[in-house]
Amino acid sequence: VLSNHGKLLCVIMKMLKGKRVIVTGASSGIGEQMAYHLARMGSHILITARTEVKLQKVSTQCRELGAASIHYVSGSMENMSPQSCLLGGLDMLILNHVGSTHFGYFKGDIEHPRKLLEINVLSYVAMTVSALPMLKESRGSVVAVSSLAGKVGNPFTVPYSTTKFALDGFFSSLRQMLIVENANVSITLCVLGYINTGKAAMKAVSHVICNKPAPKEECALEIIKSGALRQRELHYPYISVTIPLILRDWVPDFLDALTRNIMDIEKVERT
Ligand SMILES: NC(=O)C1=CN([C@@H]2O[C@H](COP(=O)(O)OP(=O)(O)OC[C@H]3O[C@@H](n4cnc5c(N)ncnc54)[C@H](OP(=O)(O)O)[C@@H]3O)[C@@H](O)[C@H]2O)C=CC1
Ligand SMILES: C[C@]12CC(=O)[C@H]3[C@@H](CCC4=CC(=O)CC[C@@]43C)[C@@H]1CC[C@@H]2C(=O)CO
Repeated sequence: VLSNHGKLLCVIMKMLKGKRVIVTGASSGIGEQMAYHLARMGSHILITARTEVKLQKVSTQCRELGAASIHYVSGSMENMSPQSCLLGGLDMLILNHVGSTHFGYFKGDIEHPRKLLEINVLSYVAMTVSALPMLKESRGSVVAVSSLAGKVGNPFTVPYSTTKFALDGFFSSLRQMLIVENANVSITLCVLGYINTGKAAMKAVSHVICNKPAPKEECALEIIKSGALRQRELHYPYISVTIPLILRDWVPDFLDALTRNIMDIEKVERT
């Protein structure tokens, strides 16, 4: 007898079987896990990243897991032509890639935020603009992966938070524009807490972060579910993301307490 969770998963699998899905930033981390879940669901998948050898490995694994088809486009997003990713038709666009960032005090280097805006924001805008005609035709979905740091200021990810806040501005406004246009394309903003991707970026900060990171596999499945169910936002892990968002506007000095609660700030290098 299937649990309610199991029944929902069956419904999601049927919704995504045969659907055409793009996942950016899928050579590792959360994006790689999303590709594997979509493969198990029998989707037609296109994945992007810079490292071709990693994309080839992920593609092989997706084929073995049952993808209806799997293609990849390798290249850096800040200068990739979106058209190269858009084959015949699209049902879901999952924008997940992220430029590497420094976790620590922002020293005023303008070039880093400038480059990060290109990778984390403008390429999301360009991909969305190019995909919209196909998504309007298929009544599809856009899923943009953000962070708690894109809703609540984080003292050690200033340039990164700047880009993630920008995603909220763009996709929240685009969602309202599509509603006014009666265009049946859903926009889901995924607000993620700390996720265990096992990457160097995570390891570099694990000694500073007090809370336990959530599993990337479950995170990836929740992102896909939220897109398939056309949710406006996903908060994952639910408690550690939703509580700060509620308290942020109601409790004075909450942000300072949050920073000190989830991070051991004395351990953040000041150099
Ligand atoms: N991990 C966490 O704790 C959290 C993650 N998130 C968000 O989740 C998403 C995935 O993060 P995560 O899995 O941890 O990240 P990873 O660093 O594990 O993966 C990032 C992906 O993006 C690709 N990428 C990096 N730079 C570029 C570029 N310039 N052009 C194209 N592709 C690029 C990488 O592949 P390659 O290097 O081969 O190009 C890789 O596939 C991001 O949007 C991140 O902001 C949000 C909150 C918390
Ligand atoms: C920046 C990065 C991804 C994040 O958003 C987290 C950050 C570590 C501290 C955090 C704790 C949270 O509860 C919210 C998320 C976040 C700000 C991560 C360090 C490296 C991660 C990265 O570069 C993207 O993978």
